[in-house]
Amino acid sequence: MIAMLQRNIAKTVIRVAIVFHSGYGHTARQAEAVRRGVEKVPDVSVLYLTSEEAKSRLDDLSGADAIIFGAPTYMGSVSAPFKAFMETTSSIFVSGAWRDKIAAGFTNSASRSGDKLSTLMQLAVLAAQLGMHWVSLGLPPGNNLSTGSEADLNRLGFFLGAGAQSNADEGPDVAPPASDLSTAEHLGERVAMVAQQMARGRVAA
Ligand SMILES: Cc1cc2nc3c(=O)[nH]c(=O)nc-3n(C[C@H](O)[C@H](O)[C@H](O)COP(=O)(O)O)c2cc1C
Repeated sequence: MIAMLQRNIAKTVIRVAIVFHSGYGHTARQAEAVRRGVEKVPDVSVLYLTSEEAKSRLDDLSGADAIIFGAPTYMGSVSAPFKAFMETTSSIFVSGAWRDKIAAGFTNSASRSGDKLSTLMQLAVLAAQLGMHWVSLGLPPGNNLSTGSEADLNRLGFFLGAGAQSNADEGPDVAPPASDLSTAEHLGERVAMVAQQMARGRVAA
């Protein structure tokens, strides 16, 4: 019996979805980094969707263990196309289909602050309205010591999710910088691990 349980726990494959919008490609770089982080964890499959695609894939998303939301910050808020996706989830609000899934979020904008926290808060509130469990970034703030630098992980000092900053005059080929992409990668890995722990706990319970 215990051996069978251990086999089932070991076999549990976790599904992690990433739903994001990117108008000009910068947030897409961040989303790709989140994906790389998720893929570092064994026995995990990834569903990678733009917010436009996700609007017609709500059933597929209902099969995920975790959903990581990402949007650029436009006018201190999630971008309008991502908000359109958010509003399609009102049917999920009614059905409760995403209740107890893991959730997390990321955002990118031109300024170091740029009011990105407002976007992360919107993503966390979306998750809460859908009854999901929000996973924080789980990194100490970087670049806040005299010995710190822009190369630090979490150089922008967010806690709620992953932040990235892309200079307004640089294309997605060079922005956001490597430190922000590593921060995003960390978030993806953390979410996949938490989702795995949660799923294995359910099998064992
Ligand atoms: C309509 C619009 C509004 C923006 N508002 C903000 C903002 O509030 N804060 C900020 O720091 N950058 C702002 N930006 C800059 C973008 O966040 C930045 O260029 C980002 O890298 C774009 O990501 P994307 O290429 O994934 O669309 C704005 C850009 C646009 C087009």
